Amino acid sequence: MAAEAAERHLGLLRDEREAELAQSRAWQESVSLKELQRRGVCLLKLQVSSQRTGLYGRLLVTFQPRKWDSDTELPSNSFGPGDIVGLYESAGQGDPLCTGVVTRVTPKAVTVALEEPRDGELALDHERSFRLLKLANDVTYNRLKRALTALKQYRGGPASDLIDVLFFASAPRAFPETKPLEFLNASLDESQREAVSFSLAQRELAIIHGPPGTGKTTTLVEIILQAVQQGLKVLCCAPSNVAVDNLVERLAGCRARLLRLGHPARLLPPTQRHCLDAALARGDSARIVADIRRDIDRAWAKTKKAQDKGERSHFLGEIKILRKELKEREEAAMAAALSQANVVLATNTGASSDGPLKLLPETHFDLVVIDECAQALEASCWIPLLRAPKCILAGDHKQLPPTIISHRAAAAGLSLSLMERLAERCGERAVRMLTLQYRMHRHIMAWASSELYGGRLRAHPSVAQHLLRDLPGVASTEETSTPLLLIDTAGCGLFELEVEDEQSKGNPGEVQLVGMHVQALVDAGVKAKDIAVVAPYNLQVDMLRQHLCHSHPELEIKSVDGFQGREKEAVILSFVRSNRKEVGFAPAAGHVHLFAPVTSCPVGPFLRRLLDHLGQHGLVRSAFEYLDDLVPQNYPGEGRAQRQQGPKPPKAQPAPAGKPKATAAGAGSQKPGARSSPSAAAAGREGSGSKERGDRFRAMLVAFLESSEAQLDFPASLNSHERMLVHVLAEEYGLLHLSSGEGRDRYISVCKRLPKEPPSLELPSEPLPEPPLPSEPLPESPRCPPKPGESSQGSGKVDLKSLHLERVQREKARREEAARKVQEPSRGSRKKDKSEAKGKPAIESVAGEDFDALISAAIKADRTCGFPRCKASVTTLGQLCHHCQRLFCLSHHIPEVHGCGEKAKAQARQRISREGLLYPGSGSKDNSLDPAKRAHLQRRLDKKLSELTSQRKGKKKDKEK
Ligand SMILES: Nc1ncnc2c1ncn2[C@@H]1O[C@H](COP(=O)(O)OP(=O)(O)OP(=O)(O)O)[C@@H](O)[C@H]1O
Ligand SMILES: [Zn+2]
Ligand SMILES: [Zn+2]
Repeated sequence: MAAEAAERHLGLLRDEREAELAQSRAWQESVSLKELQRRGVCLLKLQVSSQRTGLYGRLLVTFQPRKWDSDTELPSNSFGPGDIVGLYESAGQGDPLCTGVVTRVTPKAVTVALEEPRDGELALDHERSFRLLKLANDVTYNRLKRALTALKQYRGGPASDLIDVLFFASAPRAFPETKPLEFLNASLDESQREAVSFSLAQRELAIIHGPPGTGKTTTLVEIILQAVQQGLKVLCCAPSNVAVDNLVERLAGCRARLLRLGHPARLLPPTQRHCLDAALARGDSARIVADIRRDIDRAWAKTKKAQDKGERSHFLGEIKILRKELKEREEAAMAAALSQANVVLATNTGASSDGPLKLLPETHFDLVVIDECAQALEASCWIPLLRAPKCILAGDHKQLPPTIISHRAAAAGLSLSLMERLAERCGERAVRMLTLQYRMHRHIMAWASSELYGGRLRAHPSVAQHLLRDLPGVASTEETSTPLLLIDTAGCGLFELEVEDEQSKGNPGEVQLVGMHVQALVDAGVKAKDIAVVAPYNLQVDMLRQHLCHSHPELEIKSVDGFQGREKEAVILSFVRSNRKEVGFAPAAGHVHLFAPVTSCPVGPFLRRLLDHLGQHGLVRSAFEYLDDLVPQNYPGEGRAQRQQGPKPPKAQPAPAGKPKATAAGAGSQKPGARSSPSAAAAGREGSGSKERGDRFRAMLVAFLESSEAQLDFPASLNSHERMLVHVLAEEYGLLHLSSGEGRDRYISVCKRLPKEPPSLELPSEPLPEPPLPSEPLPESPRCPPKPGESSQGSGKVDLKSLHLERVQREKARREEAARKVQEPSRGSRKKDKSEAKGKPAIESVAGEDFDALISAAIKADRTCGFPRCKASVTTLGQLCHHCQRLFCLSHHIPEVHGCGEKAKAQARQRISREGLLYPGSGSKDNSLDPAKRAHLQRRLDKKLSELTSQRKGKKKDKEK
């Protein structure tokens, strides 16, 4: 049974391995080094910052970005301890100079234990420039293979009974009788106590199913300490270093002797003293070992100064002997340290028998504990499992399973974790679930509970109602008064920076918005260290870091993979697009704020249900509200500021008649003041309630357009979802839409652009009146970086102003276009004419009628995609092209697709040369933007934002006075 399964698993692993190798080959052949760096698997332009002899006498070399000052950080990368890397000279091609194992990664440096190079010497002087490339990791694969082979051949060792249970050859059993426990942690809840007692009473297998924040780690700590008290030797593993470290930290304060295997250099100071190196340093042989290392370093130095080959090989021989001695001494010391420990902690693969554990006898351990088991390959679990008669598996198999490259292998079962496989089959006989959670607000939890945990989760009273504003020193604002907030970035002209693949997507506009949101939270008193920003793409993570790390050094900015959700009060998700599946981890946090273009992008079913839930229990806000905040302050002649200072245009009297506010309130399905609970996923799509509401708002806007009124105010009683609908619809109709007032008094006004614009709004044909920079030659391509000396103050204002003006201009151009069509109905060969032929509402038919009717006819025509022969509706999901001013469906909105590619490129080029930044909405596709240049552009964007924020702050303070 076990043998068959092991054999089958070996086959799947082989598939996976081949897929992995094929992928890395394909990458190396077809992908530029810069792109590899963007994907996080390559680090370019490094220099050696230090080197020394470390454990096992290996050469430990630390690399930092070239020309680093203390602030230079490595680009976002996926390097981690244990990774196999190749070291290359920056200019070099072909084979690496040597290979090595990563031992430590900090934001600013990466340390590699280099294998002895073939020629026995490596000239790593500080002047040379290197790159590191992650190589397909043979070590892990070989360890997995070895474990499965051992499982296949397993006969009569300590794990025999356990293997039978794990392959269902026998049922899990309990020990006949156990004394009632005295809990060391008195505050354990009911489900935690049950899990502890049950786990200790089981003979071979116990599974603890711990949804996020239910105290899984707390429970494991109790189990481990109880086991130690019973005199058991425990091997404690997890698939990732992060998870192992977490356990070490939690166990560190307790009375168990811990020993952490793995790479000491990367451990945090509080856990460092538990690592093997520290244990060795405390041991008797420490001084001897240190002495041998000194000898080795000295011999190395001599080798370098050696005059001839003979002399050099003499010293190399000496080094070899010294290393052998070092290894023997260290092994003896390690064996002693290992057997004295009560709890040995390692990653699953770190528990391999080719590592330090080979120094222990086969029957040394009584219990194996595997945390985060649902994220581990089953094969990796077998590495520790073969070492003990009993295991306790903990994790949450409702979260994302381990990542598999080979679809075939995944489908054939490689992505099925051991925990999931067992939990389904064993049920109550082996599984205990923790059901009280201590981290999420009940509204977030309710969604997660019904979505994933059969409705079994409950929220502990201490967190059930907890909002950010309840934290000490945090003010009550809209942002701090809701557990769930969605900022819909659709339709704001925030376009992605598109690069070749999935891992590297970014949206500079969204980065700005996230920055403002973080600032708003911090302004309200939330500490930056209590906030995490998470994005699914490396590029977005990089851009967020560059943008935010200086203003908020304590803010945690992570990719989805690296994120644990642990102990953060608020998590901000910057989705860039909305079809990602990764929201699964979102409930790990107390408060979740999402940025995603939900009304313009396809939404995955998982996110869709979260959005539905949001509609009921959260707050939905359009990113337009942020733009509104920005524009008036940076362009005082426009928008809200203008209306406040200048004479107010007459208020609208929209049909059906009534007071403007009352009428607008009647448009919602709710009584004024009542906060409705619309389906948020329906933010302009499904869900009849919301569609009705949308239709009513639409009717109001059409009526308003047909009326002679200049402004329509919506009441403050609209809920956030309704407000968003209004923003989106107003945008669609080319109306100016602004939010005014604070908090609950916030309301939206919609303004028309009458044919006679105020002079300040007239746009010159060259949109921006910024004087050209005389010293700067016109760049040829959009990739050209701006000159560093260029004033960012000016461009900061200009940029936002143009964003705003663009909206105005768009509407104007659209009207002109419509008017032109009416006046020249017979001039053929335009695209619109084609569309007319296939039955779109004919604008021509209204020729001669008044101007307002014309507008509404044009609007009707605008409701289908502007692409020839496409009949898709664009009423709620359309995207406006800034070049031809037409609405397109989602498959045709990209300028390149419907024929505006050249214009888009030209405009982007112009903008970039003028403003030195990749403008959101330029729609340009740039596949080879150099990261350094990108960084430079981003830094400029940063400066702008910090100016804006300080202006904002200034405003606020002014108001408060
Ligand atoms: N019985 C309890 N009484 C009070 N607080 C508790 C209890 N159990 C857990 N907590 C608190 O809940 C939070 C989560 O606990 P813990 O880290 O053990 O959970 P977890 O399930 O391992 O979390 P993760 O989601 O990171 O896996 C911690 O802040 C912890 O202090
Ligand atoms: Zn176009
Ligand atoms: Zn279309």
